[in-house]
Amino acid sequence: MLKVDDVSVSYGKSQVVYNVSFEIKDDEKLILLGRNGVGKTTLLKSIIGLLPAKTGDISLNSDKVTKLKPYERSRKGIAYVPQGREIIPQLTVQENLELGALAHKVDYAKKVEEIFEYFPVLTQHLKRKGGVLSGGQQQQLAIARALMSDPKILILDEPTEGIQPNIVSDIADILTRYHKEKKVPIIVVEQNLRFARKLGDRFLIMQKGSIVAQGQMDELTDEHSKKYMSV
Ligand SMILES: Nc1ncnc2c1ncn2[C@@H]1O[C@H](COP(=O)(O)OP(=O)(O)OP(=O)(O)O)[C@@H](O)[C@H]1O
Repeated sequence: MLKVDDVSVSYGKSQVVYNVSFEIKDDEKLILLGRNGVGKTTLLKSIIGLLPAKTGDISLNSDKVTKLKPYERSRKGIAYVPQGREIIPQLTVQENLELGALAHKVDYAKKVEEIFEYFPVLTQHLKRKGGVLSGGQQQQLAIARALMSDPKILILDEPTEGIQPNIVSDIADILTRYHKEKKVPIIVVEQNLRFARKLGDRFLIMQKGSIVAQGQMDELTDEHSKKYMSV
């Protein structure tokens, strides 16, 4: 379980996240919604330690991580797939996967076989450079790399951005299966409502740095999307 308690985040004097609190249990997939610029990525970055929380606390399974550095939170089991994927394009698919396991207590050979069961497409491209894969394949590689660390929670920032619909649907299926089999909670920032509805159990909506609505995924109405999500 991840608990975010009263977290505020600023860039210098400019505050972007205001006193956000929420919990996610191990059997949940949570979707974070909201218009561009409301602070979703900033909130995620404070959870993984790339930005300091000005107030509040973040804990993973009752273990406070608020003061830990990003690599320390990663070792504790917080895995992050950033917006824009950020695989290493000059490295091969295999090398990217090896990097994912680096500095984590996992048996690479065993783990990679397990990960290939979720991402079979990667097995055909192991020796190719990451940068030559299609956008959808790169996103699958980015997620696979994050999962190589055997995380306790997986956090993704707009995983469907710029990806064709059939791959988007595959990614929702893969994440759903992984979550069910590994009991790993998932937090996703997402604009694609179809994907959000397919994957999510619960939603949070942010506006101007605060959480303004939340509920079970089937409680997300057109009213919510008109009020808080359409441009
Ligand atoms: N490095 C930074 N320095 C100063 N301000 C920033 C920085 N990064 C983001 N911001 C500002 O913080 C606010 C929230 O940005 P953030 O990226 O968290 O929003 P978001 O909800 O994730 O939007 P998007 O969906 O466009 O990614 C915006 O006003 C943005 O301009």
